[in-house]
Amino acid sequence: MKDEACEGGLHRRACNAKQPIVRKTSRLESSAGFGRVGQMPDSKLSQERTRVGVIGGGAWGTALAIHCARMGHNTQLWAMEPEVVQDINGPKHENTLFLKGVPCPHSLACSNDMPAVIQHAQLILMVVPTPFIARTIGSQSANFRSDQILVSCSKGISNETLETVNEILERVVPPALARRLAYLSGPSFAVEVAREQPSAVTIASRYDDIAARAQALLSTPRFRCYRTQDITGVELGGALKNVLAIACGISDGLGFGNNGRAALITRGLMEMTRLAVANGAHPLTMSGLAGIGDLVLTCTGDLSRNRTVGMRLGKGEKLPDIISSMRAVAEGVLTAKSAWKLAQKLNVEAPIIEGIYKVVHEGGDPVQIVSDVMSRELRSEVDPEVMAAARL
Ligand SMILES: NC(=O)c1ccc[n+]([C@@H]2O[C@H](COP(=O)([O-])OP(=O)(O)OC[C@H]3O[C@@H](n4cnc5c(N)ncnc54)[C@H](O)[C@@H]3O)[C@@H](O)[C@H]2O)c1
Ligand SMILES: O=P(O)(O)OC[C@H](O)CO
Repeated sequence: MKDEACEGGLHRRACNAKQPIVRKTSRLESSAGFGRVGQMPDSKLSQERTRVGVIGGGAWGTALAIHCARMGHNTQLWAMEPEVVQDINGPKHENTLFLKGVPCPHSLACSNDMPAVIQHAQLILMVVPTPFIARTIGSQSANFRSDQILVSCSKGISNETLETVNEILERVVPPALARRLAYLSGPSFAVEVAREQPSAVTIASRYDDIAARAQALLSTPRFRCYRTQDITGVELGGALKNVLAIACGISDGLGFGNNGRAALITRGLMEMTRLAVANGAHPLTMSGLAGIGDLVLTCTGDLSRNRTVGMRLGKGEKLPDIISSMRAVAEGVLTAKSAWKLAQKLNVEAPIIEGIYKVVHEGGDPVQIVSDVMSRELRSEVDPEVMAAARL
């Protein structure tokens, strides 16, 4: 296989050894001891099982692959790193690089043969960090079929084009697949989903039948999926909350306290809503799982990588040192730049996002920025634009 994702030279080792897909007998047992999902006697959820391909072997891709394999879907996971493939297919059945401590079902097969994983699947979950999506998915056009559904589970906005993930995918997938795209977002730390702790997410698609199909195939009594047609709201909610999680982390790192965090979450939500509404989203989506749900989780949860980056910045560490110490991707770092550019392009007031952009990308002093944001001209709490959109 010629792996386009390797061409930038970022992970050359990944191009070397292609490993065969090995599928073992499904065990279907729960890792958290909640019992066998999909077999609850009173469940109103679909029992239909299909072939799933997960593209991206980071924490979230692995957690979703574990979830799908545990449901009984015939699941294959594409990982770029050969060590992830070896780890998951090996005796420990664990992704120690990105999701340490959570064993995978033995039925989950991992491979670095992306065309094979895509061709295997009826349902494809795309879980590649935003900066790599266009190149990774764009290189696979010949391997997609028009009967597949592709669900993006990534959260971000391109630095170069300011496209949300749906806009990137609509541009790079074959036209027949563009009609069959959906977007999964909401409060969902990978490790909690992998451990079968209860979570709820939302799935957006322009076409309700596509969202409903993905919803039916992915829902369990421990992982409840809602659906919506507001793709813009879901995509911007998921991307922008990462920037605000960095803000809350900085505030906590500086020791600013609970009042400050609550103010950041609330006024941050207003900035998310303004930007989303200016892009055509419904403001109520920001009151949902992909809006306030994920915002609260990421701004307060210690498991958040974005909040952790903020905490470390607030404690005085330098961004390059923080990034180089992390294997995981904190999407909010790059999204801070995209979000601020987008706000300027749409002429939307976004002082917190601007402040985070300045701290993260221009070395701004967070204490000074807090003071600047708090000293702006006094104003009413809700914008007329948001009020008008809420009445529609
Ligand atoms: N981790 C979570 O709890 C979580 C939950 C919901 C959504 N997400 C989103 O899912 C997406 C993926 O995050 P993650 O947590 O699974 O990843 P991760 O941060 O755990 O791992 C990094 C991933 O990036 C991949 N990568 C690095 N360089 C690459 C390249 N050149 N080409 C292709 N892939 C490359 C790695 O292979 C790995 O899969 C992100 O958009 C993230 O915001 C994460
Ligand atoms: O760890 P984070 O900050 O990337 O957040 C992970 C998920 O997006 C939470 O829903």
